[in-house]
Parts: sequence; C-alpha cells; structure tokens
Amino acid sequence: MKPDNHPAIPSPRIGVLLINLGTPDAPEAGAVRRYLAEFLSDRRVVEIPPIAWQPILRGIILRTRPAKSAEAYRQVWGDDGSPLAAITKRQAEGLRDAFGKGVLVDWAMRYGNPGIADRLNAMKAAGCERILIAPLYPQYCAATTATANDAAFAALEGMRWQPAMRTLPPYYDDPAYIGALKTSVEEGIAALNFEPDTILASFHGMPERTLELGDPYHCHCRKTARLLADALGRDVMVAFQSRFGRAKWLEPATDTVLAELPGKGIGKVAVVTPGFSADCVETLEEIAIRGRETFLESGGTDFAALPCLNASAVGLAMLRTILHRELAGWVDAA
Ligand SMILES: C=CC1=C(C)c2cc3[nH]c(cc4nc(cc5[nH]c(cc1n2)c(C)c5CCC(=O)O)C(CCC(=O)O)=C4C)c(C)c3C=C
Ligand SMILES: [Fe+2]
Ligand SMILES: [Fe+2]
Repeated sequence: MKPDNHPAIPSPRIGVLLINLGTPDAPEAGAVRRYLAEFLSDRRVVEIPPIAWQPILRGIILRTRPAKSAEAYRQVWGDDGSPLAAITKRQAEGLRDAFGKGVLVDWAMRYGNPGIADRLNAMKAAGCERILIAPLYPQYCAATTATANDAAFAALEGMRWQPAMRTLPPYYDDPAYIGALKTSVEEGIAALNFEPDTILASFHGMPERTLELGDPYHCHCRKTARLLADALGRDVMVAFQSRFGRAKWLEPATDTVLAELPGKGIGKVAVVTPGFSADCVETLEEIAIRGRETFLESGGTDFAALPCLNASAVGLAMLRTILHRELAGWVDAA
C-alpha cells in the first residue's frame, strides 16, 4: 500500500526556488495592510521585542502606512501586477530550461503570494527530492536572506520525508554579478541623452545597530560598489534608501545625498540599485519618481534611474551561472 503523501514519480527531480521579498496582492490599503502586518511582524525584520513592537505596529503603523504605501504601489503597478512579483516570475520562466529537463524552476515571495511553503509543497508533489533555495539578495542580510531560508526550512517541519536542501550563498562580489552590473550600467548610460557627472549606487537601508550586531550587509554593499567602480573604471558613490522607523539607519541616506549633490556642482546623476534583483516599489517609486523630484527640485538638471538586472539577457545569464554552480553534483550540464 502506498501512503498518499508519497509522490508517484518515475525519477527524482531537482527544484530551484527563486525567492524575493514580497508584495501586496493589490495596490489598495487592505491588501497592503495584510502584507505589512506579515512583513513587519517578522522578528528578523524588526528586532524589537514583540511586547513593545506589536502595539506600535497595530496601533500606529498599520493604521497610517497602508494608505500611503498603497498610493506608492498604485504608481508602479502594471497589467501583470506588482513589478517585483511579475519580474521574479519572468526570471523563473527565463531559467526554465537552463539546467536541463529534470530541474524545475519556480518562484516565491517571503511575504504574501505565492508563499514559500506553498511552492515547496508543490515542488515536493512534483517529485523534487533535492531543492536549491535561492533568496535573490546579492548582499546577505538577516532581514532578507536569513528569513527567506528560515521560512523554507520551517516549511519542511511537517514533512515526514523531506527533500534535501541547499541555499544560495550571497553573491555580492561574484565576478558574474559584478560583470552583469557593469554591462547593465554601461548599456543604461549609453542609452541616456546626457553624460552623468556621477553614478550613485543606492542600496536598501538597515538599522545601523544590525551592523554592530555583526550583520555583513553593510560590508557586502560597500564591496559590491567598490568592485563595480573598479569594473567601470570610474567612481561610484554609495547611499542607503528607504529609512523606516525612528532608529538610526545606515548612512548616508539616498534622499539626503540627492538633495545635496546639485549644491556640490553635480547636476547630472545616474542612480543604480544593485541590491535589488528586480525593480519594485523601492526603485520605481522611491528612486525613479521621488528621488528624481528631490534631485531636480534641489537644482539638478538631469536624472536617470537605471533598471535592475531583472529578467534581462545579462541578468538571466548571471543567475544561470551562480545557480548552476550551486547545483554542482546534482546536475552536470547547463
Ligand atoms: C534588498 C534588500 C532589502 C533589505 C535589506 C530590506 C530591509 C528592510 N525593509 C524594511 C521595510 C520595508 N521594506 C519595504 C519594501 C521592500 N524592501 C525590499 C528589500 C529590502 N528590505 C524590497 C525589494 C521591497 C519592495 C517590495 C515591493 O512590493 O515592491 C516596505 C514596503 C513598502 C513601503 O511601505 O515602503 C517596508 C515597510 C525594513 C524595516 C528593513 C530592515 C530591517
Ligand atoms: Fe525593505
Ligand atoms: Fe521605500
């Protein structure tokens, strides 16, 4: 007799699960509230004891922020939904045949849909006995990489017969990633109708305390920027965006830098966001819309927000390289 949780499959398969942060199901306050409640209740993200944090989250933040955030999401929402989800889906589709027939490539969001447990269960049902978890964060951060891996391993808790699991290491200094960024920045700048005085690399911020606690995120960001500058043969400035809450965050802040550059004689800027694998509300609204306004209102003349690697040919080639390496011994040929 075959227990019904045993997949009936001819041969074991391999799964690759691309994971990104998450996004609301719709650009409206209710959906954004549900998404933010899940996201901001994650103790890897807000490291304040729940007894102190939950009243603030439920009492103030979830009453005020959803409407404001929904407005930001509305400005970037596409026919295919949230840009982050749509692009992550295209990345998975673009890698569908990258590792051979026996390798299933799927995608999930850490918060919201499709969920990690849902997709891992589907992979197991499809016969995957080995799964590579791939949080698409080039720079390691406990609030992003670690919580994605936590959620994946938690999803295995209830399984009697677990698949074997690997996780994608951070790739902030990987030559394939730096090379892809270089190509993408050069192509992006060549397509502009102005020559930028400076390139500003804007990474998502983090509370400064996480650096003191040993999170390598800040160092990874700085190293990515240094290697990108070396590759481009020109300076790359670094700043951190999206400050949230009252704690001191990593500095300098992107909005402050954009407001100050024109006064320093820098009137033409190209902003690149190498910490984001896919364009999302943080790049398309915060940088490309609000960042532009800040810069031009401060006296800047030309502003460009360069696209993330997304599902571009160079972006997919990079993902193929770094994922294929982690599949060593599981699959042979790319
Ligand atoms: C790429 C790395 C990211 C880090 C590090 C990160 C840390 C971090 N974020 C918040 C709070 C918010 N982030 C929000 C959106 C958001 N964040 C990332 C990535 C990182 N966050 C992405 C890719 C996105 C976009 C999601 C999308 O749907 O497009 C938001 C929601 C939007 C808003 O209301 O502004 C919040 C809130 C904290 C507190 C934090 C570190 C502790
Ligand atoms: Fe964030
Ligand atoms: Fe933001």
